[in-house]
Parts: sequence; structure tokens; C-alpha cells
Amino acid sequence: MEARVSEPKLILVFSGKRKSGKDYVTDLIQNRLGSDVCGVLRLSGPLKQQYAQEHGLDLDQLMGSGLYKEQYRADMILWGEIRRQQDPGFFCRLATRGVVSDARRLSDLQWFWSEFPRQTQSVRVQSSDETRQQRGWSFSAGVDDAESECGLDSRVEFDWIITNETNAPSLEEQLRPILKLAEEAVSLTAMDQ
Ligand SMILES: Nc1ncnc2c1ncn2[C@@H]1O[C@H](COP(=O)(O)OP(=O)(O)OP(=O)(O)O)[C@@H](O)[C@H]1O
Ligand SMILES: C[C@@](O)(CCOP(=O)(O)O)CC(=O)O
Repeated sequence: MEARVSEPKLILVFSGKRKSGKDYVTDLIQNRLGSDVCGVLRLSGPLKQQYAQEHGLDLDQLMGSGLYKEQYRADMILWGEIRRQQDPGFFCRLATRGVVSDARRLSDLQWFWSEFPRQTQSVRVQSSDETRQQRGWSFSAGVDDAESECGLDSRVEFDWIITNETNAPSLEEQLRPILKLAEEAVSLTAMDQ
């Protein structure tokens, strides 16, 4: 998937609401393909790094899935929006190889479609509110009803939709065609070298 000298062969751009399982699913893909050929990139990585530095916060906890980051989420969203208004590609540019785990806005996806039209595949991870609650989610006004969570709810036809629920087909089964595409991309990359 990662083209070391040329362009990436495939960019899977994942989106999904809080606690839908974006990190879980993208980690699974990376484990299957190997981290030497598949990088998982979080648009929120550089955002959190810069935000932590400016505010004297713990980056590891902001990158994790616990309560710490939720205390700062609303302010991080605003802070990130101001940066994106100045430059919509600011965070996307840093994520140009492999699997992107957290597109949240149409502008994120549009950037990948315009820069990598042939390689970009959009993937939505979906879970019911009940399941997300079991994973620690609870509705927070100003976050769950705003663009960061809802920006991709209705305006996009995703290439793939993954249902991350215990009563859905296994992730292994649902991810099979995506992994097949990724394995083909890895072979193409190997042929380039
Ligand atoms: N299929 C699954 N089986 C078991 N645990 C899961 C599954 N999917 C997600 N989880 C667990 O649910 C929690 C939330 O998942 P994850 O962090 O991947 O969600 P996310 O969409 O990345 O959330 P956020 O937007 O808050 O970063 C994690 O503890 C994760 O391990
Ligand atoms: C501030 C923000 O990047 C936080 C994302 O955190 P996470 O992907 O839920 O771990 C969300 C956003 O950019 O709107």
C-alpha cells in the first residue's frame, strides 16, 4: 500500500462516529497487512500534537480512547476548525500514505478525492448508539450534533460500509474485499521497487 518513493497505491479513508470502532477496524487491517507496507494515519494526530503542545496536555492520553480526551474534545474541535479554515489540507497533507482512520468532514474527504482520485476509497464504520454506549459513548451537545460527528452523515456515497456490531457478519468477512484491494496494492508497490 505504501509507495516508498512514488505515490501511494491505495488510500483507505475511514470515517465513523465516536466509538463506532474506527481505530479498532483500522488496527485490524494494519495487523493483517503488516506495518511495513501499511501505515495508519490519523488526521487528528498532528492536530492533537500541536494542541497538546500549545495547551501543556498529555499527548498519549489525547491519542487514547479514554475519558481524558473527551474533556478537551469540544475545544479541540474549535481549534482544529480554525486551522482548517486557514488551510483545508493542513492535516490531510500529513497523511498521504496508507489508511486514514478518522475523516470527519466533507473537506477532509474532498482533499483526498482531489489529490488522489484513483487511489482513494472511502469507508464508513457504523455502530448503533447502544453499542457505542457500551464502549463508553454518551451524547454530548455541541459535539455529537456538530460537523465533527455529523459532517459525513448524509452527503457521501461511501465505497464501503462496515457494520461493527456483534450481531453483524464478522469484521473478517466484511473487510475481505477491502483487504483484497489492499493486497493488490501491496503487490503493485513491490513491482515498482
Ligand atoms: N468489534 C469490536 N470488538 C470489541 N471491541 C471493540 C470493537 N470495536 C470497537 N471496540 C472497542 O470499543 C472502544 C471504541 O473503539 P475505537 O476507539 O476503535 O472507536 P473510534 O471510532 O476510534 O472512537 P473515537 O472517535 O472516540 O476515537 C475501544 O475500546 C475498542 O477496543
Ligand atoms: C479534534 C478532533 O480531531 C478529535 C478527534 O479525536 P478522535 O478521532 O475521536 O480520537 C475532532 C475534529 O477534528 O473534529
